[in-house]
Amino acid sequence: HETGHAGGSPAAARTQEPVPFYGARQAGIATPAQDRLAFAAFDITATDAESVQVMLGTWAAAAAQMTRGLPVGADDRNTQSPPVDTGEAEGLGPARLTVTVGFGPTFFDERFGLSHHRPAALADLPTLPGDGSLQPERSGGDLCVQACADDPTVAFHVIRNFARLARGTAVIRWSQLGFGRTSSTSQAQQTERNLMGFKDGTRNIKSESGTDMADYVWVGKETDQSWMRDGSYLVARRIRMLIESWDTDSLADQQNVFGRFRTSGAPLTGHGEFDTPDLNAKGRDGQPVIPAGAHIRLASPSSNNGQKILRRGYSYTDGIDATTGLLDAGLFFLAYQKDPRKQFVPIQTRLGRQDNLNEYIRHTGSALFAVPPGLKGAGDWWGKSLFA
Ligand SMILES: C=CC1=C(C)c2cc3[nH]c(cc4nc(cc5[nH]c(cc1n2)c(C)c5CCC(=O)O)C(CCC(=O)O)=C4C)c(C)c3C=C
Ligand SMILES: [Fe+2]
Repeated sequence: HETGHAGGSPAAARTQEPVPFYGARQAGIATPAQDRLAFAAFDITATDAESVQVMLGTWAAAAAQMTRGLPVGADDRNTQSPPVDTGEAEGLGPARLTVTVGFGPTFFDERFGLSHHRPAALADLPTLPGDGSLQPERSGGDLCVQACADDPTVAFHVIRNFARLARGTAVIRWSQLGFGRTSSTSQAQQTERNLMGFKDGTRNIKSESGTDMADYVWVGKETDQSWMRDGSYLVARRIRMLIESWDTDSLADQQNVFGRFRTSGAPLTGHGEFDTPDLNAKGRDGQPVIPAGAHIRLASPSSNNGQKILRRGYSYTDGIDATTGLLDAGLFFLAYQKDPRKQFVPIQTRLGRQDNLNEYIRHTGSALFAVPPGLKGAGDWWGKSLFA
């Protein structure tokens, strides 16, 4: 029945069927983007591989429960010890929860004997143009957990319980809450707007396109690490928008930043949202209608060797910047791809150099993760074969 519905009311969220947790690929990538995000990067504090294995196994069992709308562990009646589940998500249902886990480059350093399993595509992201505002305390991490759901409490419940179950083995390095998915990832979803007021996700990869998913998102037989087959690579960037400054910019200027009309989302060379942008069109003044520095020109596949990425980002707001009183809000950019060296890195290099948008944004956090394939069933966990 119902597949691409964006959720909305809590009542709707409660009646949604669970998104299957087990499968060939992890849910939360091709899954039509849910309304809410709770994301965390963890650092492993344990020094032995066994503790890591136990934690990942515990997380997997907990995720299987939570994605079905069930509490973590048995609901025991022992009033003398803390409850097994923290309880805040009880009664909210599955809310289309997905839990997606990945490994950062540092997971494969000397600590756990896994360095020979590190995929070449998990090379540290190089310093890119526009990286000057990146904050180390909002970047990197040994592991990541992306919890997406149509209910914010259901998503946060995962991060809270994973942190609890990790005690003594791993700690949260940084975390991010997101709302208002900025990228539709299914044809059944309508395009939402980002905090700059523009429709975001129009030309995103849609999961119904099996060829795009195979060509640009899922790791295939080209990998040097066969355990990554059917996985993907996730780039996370916390991108602050200089909202107050943006809000004083003229509409014409804003439209030239993206190369699209704000209201309809159509390219400046078209009328409908899904019209194909004509990057060659010239105005009567001889200038390109979609400006040389327009975001959609520089990000388009035709400017990037035909490359595409699956965007799955969310808006965020973290109150105000204490020193300036300005809003700390923007886009928590998440993008899945087959190989960041061929996709995110060249695209962001071009954007970082020339994008008209750069005047209004600052990249403040960055991380890269190898997202392994899905789990087979109870008793399986992320990367289990690596420790064999
Ligand atoms: C490196 C990749 C990208 C970053 C970083 C990025 C930041 C960013 N984008 C917007 C808003 C929009 N992006 C749009 C299109 C678009 N963006 C990227 C890549 C990055 N964006 C791609 C690959 C594309 C698609 C290009 C194409 O195929 O034509 C759009 C237009 C609508 C759409 O197609 O989604 C908007 C709007 C913001 C606000 C932002 C950082 C804060
Ligand atoms: Fe973009």
